[in-house]
Amino acid sequence: MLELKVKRIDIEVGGFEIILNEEDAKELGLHPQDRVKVARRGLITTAIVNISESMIKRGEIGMFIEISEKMNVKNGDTVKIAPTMRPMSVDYIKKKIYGEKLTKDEIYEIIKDIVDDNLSTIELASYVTAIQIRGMDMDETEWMTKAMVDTGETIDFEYTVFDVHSIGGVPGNKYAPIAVPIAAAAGLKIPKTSSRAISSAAGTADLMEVLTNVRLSVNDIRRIVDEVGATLTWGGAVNLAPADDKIVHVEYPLGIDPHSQVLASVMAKKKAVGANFMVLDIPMGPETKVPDEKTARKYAMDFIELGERLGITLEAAVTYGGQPIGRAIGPALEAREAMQALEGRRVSHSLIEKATDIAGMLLELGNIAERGEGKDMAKDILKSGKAREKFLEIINAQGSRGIEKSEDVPIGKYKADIHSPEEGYISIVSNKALVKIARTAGAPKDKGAGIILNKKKSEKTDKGEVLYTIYADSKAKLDEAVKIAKMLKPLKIEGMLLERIPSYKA
Ligand SMILES: O=P(O)(O)OC[C@H]1O[C@H](OP(=O)(O)O)[C@H](O)[C@@H]1O
Ligand SMILES: O=c1cc[nH]c(=O)[nH]1
Repeated sequence: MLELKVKRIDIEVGGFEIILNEEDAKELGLHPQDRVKVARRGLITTAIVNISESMIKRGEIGMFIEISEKMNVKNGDTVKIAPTMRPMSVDYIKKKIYGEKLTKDEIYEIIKDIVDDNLSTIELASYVTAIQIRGMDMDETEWMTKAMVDTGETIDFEYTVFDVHSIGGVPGNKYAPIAVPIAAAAGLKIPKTSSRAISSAAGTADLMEVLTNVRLSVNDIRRIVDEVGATLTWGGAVNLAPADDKIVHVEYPLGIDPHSQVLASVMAKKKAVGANFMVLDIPMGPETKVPDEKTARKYAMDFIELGERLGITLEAAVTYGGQPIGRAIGPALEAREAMQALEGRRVSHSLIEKATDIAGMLLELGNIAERGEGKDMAKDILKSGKAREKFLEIINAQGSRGIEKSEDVPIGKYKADIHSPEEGYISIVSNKALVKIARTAGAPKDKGAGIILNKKKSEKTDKGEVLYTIYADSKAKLDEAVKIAKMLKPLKIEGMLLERIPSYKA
């Protein structure tokens, strides 16, 4: 064991990493990417080694933000380090890379090492990539889901619990802040947790964070569901299926979401809150995770089967995802649009129809509405203002940010309009290009960043009319987003010249 003095490094690296002076590293026989145990006052964490000749002096240890926070150290504190072995789960990840089926114990070991932060970002990314390419069968998926639940806390409610989740993949998918309060206003209990953005520019947790505190404890979730009927929180803040957020963390930069990981991620969150019944949204269409009906059916049947294995009755809703839901993309803009819908303002048809379809299915599952009558009941609850009231109760119970109406939502202070180069009808709206532009503008981390679509598919535009507006919290990111927008042209107009390719001579 070597005792070293802490030098905090104010950089987030997305995992537990340290820097050693090369002489200290040599003394312990360590090389870059090796692993050490770092110990201080009974707290022991595994970290990945980086080596420096001059940045870190002999006797010092450079500690990046994540490990500094976990070990609760400040500059000058001392920690002890010792080399440690690579965990067995790295071999199991390799087994999946070679296309072999994993056992229940091997999967449990991988998930446990993810939760205990024993895997480096490279190993974790390899795991996600291996499942994306090799896939998992239903047994492996069930074991993975159960391992994700068993390595965290769970909540037992004394009543029947309902839940709803989307596999995501379509921009602007703000159905949850509308559907959940509708169902809760009708008396259903919904402890909804969400992930942050994976492939989109705003996950439900990102947009809810604009309006309220989404970092609740298990006890807070239990109390708020008891008192007001529902929560809309971030799963990563609470120890419910804690592996999920760590996996999402590497999926986000890769922009990938493997089929069996989607199943396990969604269902582990539902099982951890003790859901008995749930509705699953499967957005389908070009440039989503589900390009066609065949894939949608496969998702639906796999989710229903996994639900059965876990004791959750699940109904799937295949919804249209070929262009954004509503007109807003990005955390604050989506939060504002969801509130506008709850306030009964005129918002896009696609948003109201989707949210009330899903809420209606929940009402039918809960026997509050007769089969086939749920959607009308959901629309009535929305129109009556009861869903808005319920939503305000939820966000105030979670922790008010002083936002009571849509006008209060702070959006990006820099904006740029993108104009139509000609007259015509919008023939293509590219989900992927819009997400890329919104992410370049800063979403989801910069909450005010995103896009408002002035035009959607089949709508007419005049030459020079605003097609969409890009918002950002910083001028530099706005300029970058405008550059990308001009290159990607996310909205195509019928008859528009798509690209001009010059001859070699030009
Ligand atoms: O679209 P992308 O970013 O891939 O998917 C991530 C989103 O999908 C799920 O939706 P919800 O919580 O049911 O709304 C997740 O919780 C997250 O909000
Ligand atoms: O919660 C979710 C939604 C989509 N994909 C995931 O991996 N998790």
